[in-house]
Amino acid sequence: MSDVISLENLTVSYRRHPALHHVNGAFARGSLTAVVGPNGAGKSTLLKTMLGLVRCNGGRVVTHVDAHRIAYLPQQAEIDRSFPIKVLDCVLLGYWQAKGNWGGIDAKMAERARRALAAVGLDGFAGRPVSSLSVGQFQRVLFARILLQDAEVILLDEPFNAIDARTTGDLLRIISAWHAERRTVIAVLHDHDQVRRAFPQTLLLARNVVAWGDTADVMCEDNLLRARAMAEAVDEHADICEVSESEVLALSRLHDDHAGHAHAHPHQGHHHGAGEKGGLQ
Ligand SMILES: Nc1ncnc2c1ncn2[C@@H]1O[C@H](COP(=O)(O)OP(=O)(O)OP(=O)(O)O)[C@@H](O)[C@H]1O
Repeated sequence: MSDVISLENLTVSYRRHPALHHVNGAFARGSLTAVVGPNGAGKSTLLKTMLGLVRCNGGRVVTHVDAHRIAYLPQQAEIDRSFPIKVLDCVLLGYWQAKGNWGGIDAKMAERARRALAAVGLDGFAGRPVSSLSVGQFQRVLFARILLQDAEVILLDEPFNAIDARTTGDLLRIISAWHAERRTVIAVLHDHDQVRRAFPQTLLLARNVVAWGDTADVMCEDNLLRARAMAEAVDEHADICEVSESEVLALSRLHDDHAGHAHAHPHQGHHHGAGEKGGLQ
């Protein structure tokens, strides 16, 4: 199976504090991967770096897909929805990324947007202002928008945060359908049971890759304990490539066990790396 996004020795820092540290590995085309790890493990940073929204300090991201074929769902907390926009127009923004302009929305596109709304259970919501929606309804709108984007790669940052069980179930079915259509889906998640049930692949992060591979292998108690220990060992004042003694200990234990989980590959494709800034600002 070919890779769609590769991470090569990726290091990302905020004000010289590393959030991702020498991360290596690749997402296979058509894979369905959960990204898990403790708070502050670098999960959101990883998605933003893959999009080119955050700059790499070392290494690079290589994407074998056009930037406009990557859809991104940020955490709801990062979205301002006080903007006076109707549900249908919000869904139609899905075309904007694909088509690159605001013009040319025809009746066929509007009809597709209405069908996408129906598919996420929001028939009849087209004319509602987005500010009037519940958190769960708004998340359905954002999924409808992705449906319209026809993306090859879909990045979801905590899509079920503060979402009830019924809505989560509906949205998980949409994710499964994307997977069945051979799209690549990468989702940051915190619910380990949900990851075990619905995500075949898992990347366990704690600034470094703790484990990456089949979910059943990655989500074992031992790895989860290591991730927690590594997160607790992080020295918030460490400089870009400095590793604290406790991290060295945790890393040396990891090294032998997980060399085989992440797989870096030679490749061709677009990349953004240290010293560059991606185009999706
Ligand atoms: N814009 C920023 N400026 C400075 N530091 C940041 C910024 N964004 C993230 N960080 C820091 O980088 C580290 C990783 O943050 P990130 O949001 O990627 O973690 P996460 O794994 O997604 O966490 P959570 O599970 O809590 O959402 C944290 O220590 C965080 O405080």
